[in-house]
Amino acid sequence: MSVNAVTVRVPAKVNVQLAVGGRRPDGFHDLANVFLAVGLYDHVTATPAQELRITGEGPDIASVPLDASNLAARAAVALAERHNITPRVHLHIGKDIPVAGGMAGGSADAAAALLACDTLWGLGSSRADLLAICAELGSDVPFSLAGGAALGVGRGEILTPLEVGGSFSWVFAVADGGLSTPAVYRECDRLRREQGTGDAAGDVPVPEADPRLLSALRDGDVHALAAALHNDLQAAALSLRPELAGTLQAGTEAGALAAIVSGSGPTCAFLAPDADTAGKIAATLGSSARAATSPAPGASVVA
Ligand SMILES: C[C@](O)(CO)[C@H](O)COP(=O)(O)OP(=O)(O)OC[C@H]1O[C@@H](n2ccc(N)nc2=O)[C@H](O)[C@@H]1O
Ligand SMILES: Nc1ncnc2c1ncn2[C@@H]1O[C@H](COP(=O)(O)OP(=O)(O)OP(=O)(O)O)[C@@H](O)[C@H]1O
Repeated sequence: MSVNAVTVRVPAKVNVQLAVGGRRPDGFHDLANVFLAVGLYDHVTATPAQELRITGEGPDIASVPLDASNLAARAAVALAERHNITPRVHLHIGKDIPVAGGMAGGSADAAAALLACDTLWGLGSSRADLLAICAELGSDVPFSLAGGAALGVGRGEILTPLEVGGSFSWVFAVADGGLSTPAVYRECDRLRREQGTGDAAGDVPVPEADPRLLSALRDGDVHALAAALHNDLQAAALSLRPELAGTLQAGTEAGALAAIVSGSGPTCAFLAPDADTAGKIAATLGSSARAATSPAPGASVVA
C-alpha cells in the first residue's frame, strides 16, 4: 500500500546546562550540552509532489524562509541524495516553536522532515543512519530526533540519553525578534578575550556535565535542578540584548524557582515548582509567555 501523507510531530528544546569550551579550528565550540525536550511542537507533513516544495503556517511563519534554504528542505535533499533519488515532496510546516528563539525550531523541522520523508518514501533507514544525517544538518538536529533528555558532546551532536525521574513545568517568554546563533557564540568569544581568558580550545576548561544536574534530572528533583541550571551563552545573549535581564527578573518575581536564557536566546526559560505555578507565571508575563512540560518525546509519526 502506498502512503499519501505522513505527519511528524517534533518538540522544542531547552538547554538545562550549556557548558561552552574554546573555539575549535573549524569555528565550532566543544560543548557539554544537557538537552531537555519540551512540549511545544512543530508538525511537518510530507506529501508526494512533482518537485520539492515548502509551505508553512503559524504566527512566526513570515520569518521562516520557505525555499531551498529551509532546514526541512535541506533534510529532504540530504536523505534523497543518500538514496540516489529525487526529492519529489511537498513539506508543510505547522510552526508553533518560536523562530530564532534558542529552542531549536529549525532543527526540529529538519528532524521531522527527515523522518516524514523516510516514511513516505518507504526507505526504512536505521536510527543510526537518520542520526548521522541529522548531525550533518546541524548540531541540535540529532537531539530533535531523539527527544527526552540527553547529554550532547562534540559540537552537541554526539548524544548519550539521560534518565529523567519526573516531569518538570516550564514557562517560556518569547522575545520580539530572534538572535543569531553564530552571533551569540562570537559574542561569547569576544567577552572571553575581553576578560583576558582567551577564547580558543586550550584557553578555556574542557566542558563537562555537572553531576549535580544529572542527579537532579534522574531524581526528578525540581529544586535541585533549579539550583544547577547553567548556560555559558547567557552572558553573551544578555550583552547583545540587555533587556532580557528584566525578563529574567520578572519571571523570578512571579514565582519561578530559576530563570535562564534558553540556548543562544533570546527566549527566557523559567522553571516552576509545579504546573499551577507555571500557569500563574505565564499569566503574569503576558501573551508572549508559554507554559510547557518536559521531558517530551522526540520526533514521531502521528498520521
Ligand atoms: C546554542 C545551541 O542551540 C545549544 O543547543 C546549539 O549549540 C546551536 O546548534 P545549531 O543551531 O544546530 O547550530 P549549527 O547549525 O550546528 O551551527 C550554527 C553556528 O553556531 C555556532 N556553533 C554551533 C554549535 C557549536 N557547538 N559551536 C558553535 O560555535 C557556529 O558559529 C556555527 O556556524
Ligand atoms: N524550518 C525552519 N524553521 C525556522 N527557522 C528556519 C527554518 N529553516 C531555516 N531557518 C532559519 O534558521 C534561523 C534560525 O532559526 P531557529 O528557529 O532554528 O533558531 P534557534 O531556535 O535559535 O536555533 P538553535 O536553538 O538551534 O540555535 C531562522 O532565522 C531562519 O532564517
